[in-house]
Amino acid sequence: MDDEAEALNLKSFLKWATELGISDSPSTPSPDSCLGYSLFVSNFPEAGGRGLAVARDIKKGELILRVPKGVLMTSQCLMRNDEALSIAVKKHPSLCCTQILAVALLNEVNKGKSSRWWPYLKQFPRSYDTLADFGNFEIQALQIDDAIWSAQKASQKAEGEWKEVSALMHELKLKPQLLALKAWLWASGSISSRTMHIPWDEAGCFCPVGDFFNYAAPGEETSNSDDQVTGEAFSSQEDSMLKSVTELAAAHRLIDAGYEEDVSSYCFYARRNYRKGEQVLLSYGTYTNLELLQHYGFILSDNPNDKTFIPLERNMYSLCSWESESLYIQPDGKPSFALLSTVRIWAVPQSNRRPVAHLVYSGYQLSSENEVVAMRWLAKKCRTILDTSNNS
Ligand SMILES: C[S@@+](CC[C@H](N)C(=O)[O-])C[C@H]1O[C@@H](n2cnc3c(N)ncnc32)[C@H](O)[C@@H]1O
Repeated sequence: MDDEAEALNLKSFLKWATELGISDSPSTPSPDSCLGYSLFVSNFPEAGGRGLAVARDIKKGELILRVPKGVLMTSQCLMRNDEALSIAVKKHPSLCCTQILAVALLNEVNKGKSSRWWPYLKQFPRSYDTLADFGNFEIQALQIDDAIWSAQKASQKAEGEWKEVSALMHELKLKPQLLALKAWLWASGSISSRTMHIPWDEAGCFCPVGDFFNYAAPGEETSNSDDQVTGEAFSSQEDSMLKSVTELAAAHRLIDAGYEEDVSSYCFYARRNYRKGEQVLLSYGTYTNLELLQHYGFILSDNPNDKTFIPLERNMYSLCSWESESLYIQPDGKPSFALLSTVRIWAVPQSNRRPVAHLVYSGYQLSSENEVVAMRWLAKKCRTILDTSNNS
C-alpha cells in the first residue's frame, strides 16, 4: 500500500473512531478525528514504528485516551452481531477463548467492506514477527537452546490450534486464503501482540486506537526526573479510601491502562511527564527479550527485565528447591536471589551446610572465602555460556 493510500485509510479510521466515541479529550472532539488534543499518530522507526505522540505537554497521571466499551472488539460482541458465527461456535465447545477470538476475527475479515469493523481491520499489520511465525532457518539462527525450544513450541502450538479450528472455519465458509495456516498465524499474532486485558474474557479485546501505543518496559519511567513534580505519595488514609486494587494501582499509576467499570471504557493514562512531540509508551507487562519476541515480535536492546538462565551442575540441584526459571543473571550482571543463595550454599563444605542454610536464605554473605568461591563458579559458568553461544 502506498503512503497516500495509507494516510487516507488512517484518516477514515480516525473519523470512524470519533463517531464511535473514542476520544483523547475531556470535551467534544472535532468530528474528523478523535485525536489532536492529547495525542497524534506518528512514526517512530527506532521504537515500534507507528505509535502515539503527545500533542501538548502532559503530566504524569493525566487521562490521555478513552475507548468506550461498545468499540472494544471482543468475541462476545462479534458473536452478538453475527448469529451464524454464534451458532457455529456453540457446536465446538472444546475450543479455547483465543481460538474463538481468532476465528471471529477471520470471520470479520471475510466480510470485507461490509464489516462494521472494516476501517479498523485495515489498520492491522499484514504480518507479524512473533516466534510462531519463525521458519526453520530463523529458529536455528536464535542459537540459544531455550529460544530454539520456545520457537519450535510456538509454531507447533499454532499449527495444532489451527487444525482444531479447521472444521469450524469450513462451516463458516471462509474464503480459501482465510482457511490457510498463514491466515491463522496472522490472527494469532494479532491476538498475541494487540489485545488488551479485560476482566470478562481471557482472550482480551482489540481496542481501536489504544492498540497504537508502543511498549516500554515497566520501571523505565522512574528515570524521568520530571516525575518528581507530580509523583507525590498518597497517605495511608487516602489509600484506604480508594475502593479497589485497580483503583489504588491507577491512583499511583502502577498501571497505565485498564478497563474501568464506572465509566464503561478502556482508559489510558500517562505514566510519566511527557514533552510535546514525545512518544507515549505503554507497559504491556514485564517481559524478558525472549518473551517479547514470542508475544510481540521484537526485542529491546536495553531490557531491564531480561534474564540469562544459568543451568546448575547436576549435584547442585539437590541443594535447592527453586524452579530453573528463577536461576538467572540480570542485565546488570547480578545473579538472582535463587541463583546466588544456591551457589553460596554449594560453596560451603558439605558437612557444614545445614547450620548456615538459614543465613544464606536470609540473604547474608557467609564469609569472604565463600563469596570468592561462589563468584568464581558464576564467572566461569557465564564464560562457558558466552563461549558456547559465540561458537555456535
Ligand atoms: C500494540 S502494537 C503497537 C502499535 C504498532 N506499532 C502499530 O503500528 O500498530 C504492538 C506492536 O508494536 C511493535 N512495538 C511496540 N513497541 C515496540 C518497541 N519498543 N520496539 C519495537 N517494536 C515495538 C511490535 O511490533 C508490537 O508487536
